[in-house]
This record gives sequence, C-alpha cells and structure tokens, in this order.
Amino acid sequence: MTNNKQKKLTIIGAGVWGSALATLAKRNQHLVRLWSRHSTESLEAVITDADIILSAVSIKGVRPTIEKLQALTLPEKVILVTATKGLDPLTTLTPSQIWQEAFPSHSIVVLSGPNLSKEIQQGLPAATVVASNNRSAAEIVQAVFASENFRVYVNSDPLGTELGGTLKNVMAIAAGVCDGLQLGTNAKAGLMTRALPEMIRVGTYLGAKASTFFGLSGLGDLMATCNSPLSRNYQVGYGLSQGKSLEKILENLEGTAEGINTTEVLIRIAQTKEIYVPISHQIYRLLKGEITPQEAVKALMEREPRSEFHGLEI
Ligand SMILES: NC(=O)C1=CN([C@@H]2O[C@H](COP(=O)(O)OP(=O)(O)OC[C@H]3O[C@@H](n4cnc5c(N)ncnc54)[C@H](OP(=O)(O)O)[C@@H]3O)[C@@H](O)[C@H]2O)C=CC1
Ligand SMILES: O=C(CO)COP(=O)(O)O
Repeated sequence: MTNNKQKKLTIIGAGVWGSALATLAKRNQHLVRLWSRHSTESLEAVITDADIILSAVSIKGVRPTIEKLQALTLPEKVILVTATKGLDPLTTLTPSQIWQEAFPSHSIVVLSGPNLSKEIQQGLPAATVVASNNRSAAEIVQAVFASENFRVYVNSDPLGTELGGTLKNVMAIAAGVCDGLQLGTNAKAGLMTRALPEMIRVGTYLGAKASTFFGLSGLGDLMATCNSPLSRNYQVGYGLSQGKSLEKILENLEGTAEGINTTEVLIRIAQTKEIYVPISHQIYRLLKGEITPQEAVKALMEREPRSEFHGLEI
C-alpha cells in the first residue's frame, strides 16, 4: 500500500551510482525498482505506474535507453531524472538536453553534486542538487532522496548543474596527474582554482549561469573528485602519471571514467567556438598519448602571462 508521500521510482542503470541512489530512496521507504539491460523483467513492466524514472547510465547508455523508452508509453506525469555526467559524442549535447528533446512534454530534473558513490553507500553525510525548469518537479525529487545523511538542494539551472558535474571530470584527471607526480599542495590549489574559470567559460558559452559553478555541482564536485582516490577520473590521471598506458588503466578500472569521453567532446566544442581551455587541452593531448605528464605540466606553466579573470564576467 502506498501513502501520499511514497513514490514509485524506477532507476535505470544498476551501476554503482544507480545502486547507491536506489539505497537512498529505499531508506526513505519509497518503492524502488532498479533496472538494467541485463534484468530479466521487461523495461515496460518496471516503468508502469512510475512517478519518477531516474537514469543513472553512463553517457554511452543514454541514447539506447531513450530509444527503448520511446518505443513504450511513458506514464503521462512521470518525472524524468538524469544523473549522468557526460557529453554526447554525436551531438555534444548534455544528457538532460537529449532527454528533453526526446520527451518534450515531460519534466526533466538533473541530479548532480559531490557524490562519490562508495561514501554514499556507507551512509556518510553528503549533499547534492536537483535542478529543473519545473521547480515543483525538482521538489518532488528532493523529497524522495533527502534524509539526515543526504542533504538535497533545489536550483533552477539544470544545464549549469549538469555541466559542473560533467566538466569537473576532466579536471579530476588533471588532479590525479598532479598528485601522482607529487607536485605539491600549491600546485594542486593552483590547478583546482584555475579549473573553475575554465569550466565557467565553457558552461556560460553553452548557456549555463556562472553562479551555478560556485555551488555544490560545480566547485563542490570539483573538490570531491579532485581530492579523492575513489574517483575513477582521478585514478585515470594518477595512472597516467605513473607511466601506465590508458588501455592498461582502463583494464583495471572499476566502472566508468566519463572524463575521457568528455575531454574529447569538450575539445571539439572549444576548438570550434574558440573557447580558451588550457588545462583540458593538455589533458586531451595526454590522453591521446601525444605528450608525457611532465610535458603537460611544462606546457601549462610556460604559457603567455595572462590576467586572472580574462574573458570572465562573474
Ligand atoms: N559513481 C559515482 O560516484 C557517480 C557517478 N555518476 C555518473 O553516473 C553515471 C553512471 O556511473 P556509475 O554508476 O558510476 O558507472 P558504472 O560504470 O558503474 O555503470 C554504468 C551504467 O551505465 C550502463 N550502461 C553503459 N552502457 C550502456 C548501454 N549502451 N546501454 C544501457 N546501459 C548502459 C551500465 O549498464 P550495465 O550494467 O548493463 O553495463 C551501468 O548501469 C556516469 O555518468 C557517472 O559519471 C554521478 C555521480 C556519482
Ligand atoms: O562524479 C563523481 C562524484 O561526484 C564520481 O566521480 P568519478 O566518476 O570520477 O568516480
């Protein structure tokens, strides 16, 4: 029997993040169905009567998932939540833009923040953001996940919220390199601080609000991911700094490091639109095997002198 506050939530994507989000919602007594493409139950069966469908697949699963859902009839009022942190290699769109394009009359909510899934599964305290153009939809999702261990904020910039979580993955690769090379605390502070205006330049070009990047989904997630060996993106950078090949690193990586694909898409956007992204550019060259980690550091340090807030209106 469901009460008024109890929601029927279907989570698509049973990776580590989808599973952690399922745990949070179950602890709040919601009816949670966790589905993956390997599930024996049909997708149609698990979305029937859903109040909320949350996608926690990696970027490469977004389009296939949407195509499956388009072949079905979605419940009319169902809220669609995306928790993916990536950019579509085909179109450079963000996941929420792809979802909105596919389901123009449904409310789309972005969930993003400093949320390393292992810590969330352990029940450690964390905070996140749910962002939507439809505030009441965001508030419904807020209530589903909010608890004494998980503080959920609402905001009205879904694109900025999503891009914060997406672009910081590139910076987390850089942070892994920085720590792996033992460049010190000053270098790490310099890197993370300079990462933010780079993210803001790209984000505002794409239509996000600059202020969103100073919140949990921007600065917050940048700090979490750049400082934690739990981050897969950080692990990629750390591995590269130790002279490992990307192929070898990926063989042993638990789950997805979205920053690799994001770097590629971001550089395409930056080159076409002439956006200055020096850190991402060096990470791109490093991932391609064009330079060594040491050469990447040298290239960043030896650039032309610049003013601190060049090209930024904050
Ligand atoms: N882990 C974390 O701490 C956080 C992760 N995120 C983001 O959430 C997303 C998922 O991350 P995470 O759970 O960690 O990653 P995992 O690698 O653990 O899981 C990836 C998920 O995507 C699904 N998937 C991949 N390709 C396809 C496809 N072609 N079709 C359908 N489904 C597919 C996988 O399904 P299958 O199992 O069937 O292969 C799996 O459910 C990423 O965008 C990540 O950046 C956001 C916040 C925190
Ligand atoms: O997005 C995350 C934490 O907020 C997870 O980071 P990784 O994907 O690098 O593990």
